Amino acid sequence: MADWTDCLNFGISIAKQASEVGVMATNENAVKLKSSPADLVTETDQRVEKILISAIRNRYPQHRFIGEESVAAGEHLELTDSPTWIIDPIDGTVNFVHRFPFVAISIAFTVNRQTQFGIVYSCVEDKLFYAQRGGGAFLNGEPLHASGQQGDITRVTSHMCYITHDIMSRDDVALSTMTSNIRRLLQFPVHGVRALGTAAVDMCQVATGGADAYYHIGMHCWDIAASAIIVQEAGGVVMDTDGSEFDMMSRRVIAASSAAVADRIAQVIQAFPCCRDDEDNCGCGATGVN
Ligand SMILES: O=P(O)(O)O[C@H]1[C@H](O)[C@@H](O)[C@@H](O)[C@@H](O)[C@@H]1O
Ligand SMILES: [Mg+2]
Ligand SMILES: [Mg+2]
Repeated sequence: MADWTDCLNFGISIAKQASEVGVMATNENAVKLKSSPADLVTETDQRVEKILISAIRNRYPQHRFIGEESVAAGEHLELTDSPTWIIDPIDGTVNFVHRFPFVAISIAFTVNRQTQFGIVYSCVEDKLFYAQRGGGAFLNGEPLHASGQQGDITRVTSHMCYITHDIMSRDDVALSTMTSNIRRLLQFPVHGVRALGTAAVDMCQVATGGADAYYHIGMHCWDIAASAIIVQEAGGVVMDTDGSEFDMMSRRVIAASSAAVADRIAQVIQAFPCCRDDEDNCGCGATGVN
């Protein structure tokens, strides 16, 4: 079996170097909107992605890329069997613009469409989450473990602290679906609901055991591809919101401490329609989540 450790170590080193650009950036007046008033991009997002991709391409010229801002600029999104780097240069751009201190660089690496490693570097906190397939998950070098296999699901869900995400779309269908999902989960009842505003770091909280579950509808592959393997390698479970196998292109995910918790959440949350990441012109613009 091929060993991608050199790629992992290189990915970690360039994530840390590139984060200097983001943390030092000051010119955030150049903020543009993408798919909704909450979906922002800055010149720093674009600069960090260019730095990451050129460094990787220089070392691994045969590798392919799926970068959030390259796709936003019109590059075709296609996941093939080739070694592929899936990059979110700044996950939490709204936080970045508002100086809310949770901003991450997220890098996943796939071969034959299977994720080999994931890196989430929470720049302001200086927290490096990473995992390699079959090698466990780590935070700043310390092993990570999800909150464990739970027995009585009713006890768990009433004691669960789960983490969700900000609602990116401002479309009525998406808003009413997401708010009723949160209401149903609160009625379990759970201990609490949290959202840090970066999908990657939010999802990594399940790997640390700090949250028992996370779900998201409408995000993109680059938001969660890295944190998905980090949760799995920490002993957690990742699946689609309908309970089926996780598919990073579906734009739906549940991450949880155990299959019992994930299944319980899948029973109560509903999805709103949104295009798959790898689907061209699916025409579901009605939900405002494109
Ligand atoms: O800041 P981004 O890279 O745009 O990621 C967003 C994501 O697009 C959105 O769906 C939410 O998950 C946010 O928490 C992310 O930061
Ligand atoms: Mg993102
Ligand atoms: Mg981003």
